[in-house]
Amino acid sequence: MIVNISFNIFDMNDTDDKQTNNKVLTFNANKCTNIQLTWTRQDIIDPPPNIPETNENKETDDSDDEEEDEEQEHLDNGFFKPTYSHQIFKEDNIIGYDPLVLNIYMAAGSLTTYLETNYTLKSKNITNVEKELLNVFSKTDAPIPTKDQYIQYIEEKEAKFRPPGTKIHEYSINDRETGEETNYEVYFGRITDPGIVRYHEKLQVFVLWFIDGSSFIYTGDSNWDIFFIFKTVMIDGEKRYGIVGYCTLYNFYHHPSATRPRISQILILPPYQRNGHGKYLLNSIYNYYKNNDSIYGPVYDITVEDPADQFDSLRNHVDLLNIKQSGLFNDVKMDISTLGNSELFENIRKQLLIPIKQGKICFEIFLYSKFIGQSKSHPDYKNFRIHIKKRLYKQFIGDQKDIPDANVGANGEQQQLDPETIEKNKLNAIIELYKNVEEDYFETISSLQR
Ligand SMILES: CC(=O)SCCNC(=O)CCNC(=O)[C@H](O)C(C)(C)COP(=O)(O)OP(=O)(O)OC[C@H]1O[C@@H](n2cnc3c(N)ncnc32)[C@H](O)[C@@H]1OP(=O)(O)O
Repeated sequence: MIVNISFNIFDMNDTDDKQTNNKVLTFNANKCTNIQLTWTRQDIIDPPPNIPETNENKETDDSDDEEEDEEQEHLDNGFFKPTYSHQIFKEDNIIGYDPLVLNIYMAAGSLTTYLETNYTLKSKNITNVEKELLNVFSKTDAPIPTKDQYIQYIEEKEAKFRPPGTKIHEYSINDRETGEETNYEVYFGRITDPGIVRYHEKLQVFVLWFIDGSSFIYTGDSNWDIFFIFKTVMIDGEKRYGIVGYCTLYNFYHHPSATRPRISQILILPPYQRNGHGKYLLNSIYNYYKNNDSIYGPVYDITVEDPADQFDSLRNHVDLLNIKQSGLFNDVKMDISTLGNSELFENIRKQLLIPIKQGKICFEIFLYSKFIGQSKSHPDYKNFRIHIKKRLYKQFIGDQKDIPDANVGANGEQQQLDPETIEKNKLNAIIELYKNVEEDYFETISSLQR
């Protein structure tokens, strides 16, 4: 199968964003980008299914309403769209003449690429789509110049692709939609392995599309480790591999002779999300470092750099499940005083590599499960709420004299607030944050019961 990323520049931004000036139009790159995971020549649908025949069709068909937008985000035939394009195209915009089409094809395993476009650079005022894209694609394995050569590559060479690194785990899961059992393999590699660097150079473009504020890691630094998941399928009697997701970690030194790997980027490609792969990837990482020393010696714990909310949810789910299964929460006192039990959290860190702070979050979630459906006046529940609110206050407000935007009125105007109002605003902010915490904890508890 081939990963086919298709930019359909016919698929313009909302009418408001459209600037019609000598037929120069502004397109939202996220909306006009279609990504498809394909494995064989047959998967390359020409043109991709949602490309309208002409730009006029699209313009008059102003049913590019929300329903259609949603459809665009979940296309058939393995097509999907990026969440972010601003690191490739300024402000997510592609400015171009009508008509413009760009499809990007990447082989599912090797990530060999072909950029297909009818784009013509007629003026320096329009986006040089190909140039912007070439900036973020591999220089070592630059995109193949013609579609025929690309198809030939898929037919003759893709089957020979083997994942880089060392296989450390395999698992099977039933696809949520088809119910079909599929096999997956997890690979590990160090950045000092040239095969890992070369493969990562092709893969890294995905973090720009799917992780907000991400940037390429500096692979000249030897402290990076990478874990990959590959799907395996039999095609024409041969075992074939397709990338599902990956995670980069940086190994920090921890005094006196330990390593502290920090998760930098973790991504499961959209067609595979919410199918348990994130869970398998994170557990493979934990298991690997439990059983293998890293650069500076045994692994102390595994931390995370700037986690996104989605990742926090995954991590809370995985960590709480692991702690429960380890039995370390058996017989603990079910009130917030347990958070002061440093031996408990130290054991969680040692056995499961979960940092102390994260172990405590897991206990908060575990404790919260006791309060679901309880009266708000239950003393333990009340103490729990006070504890979380204090933690949030310290975390988000701390010693700050003011909360962000406290001096900004409802209409954005600057206003002088008296200390009492500022304090009230701070408390309101904490109440809102607390509500989010309860919601997140509830979600984690529910997901563990499914
Ligand atoms: C440090 C960083 O890199 S932060 C950036 C993290 N990466 C991203 O945001 C990129 C886009 N997202 C992704 O790549 C993926 O969705 C990930 C890595 C966040 C999660 O991987 P997935 O394979 O989708 O998660 P998986 O199916 O294993 O989920 C296991 C459990 O984690 C929780 N979870 C995972 N994703 C989410 C989510 N988006 N929202 C809420 N809960 C979630 C759920 O409890 C889920 O169980 P459930 O599906 O039965 O409810």
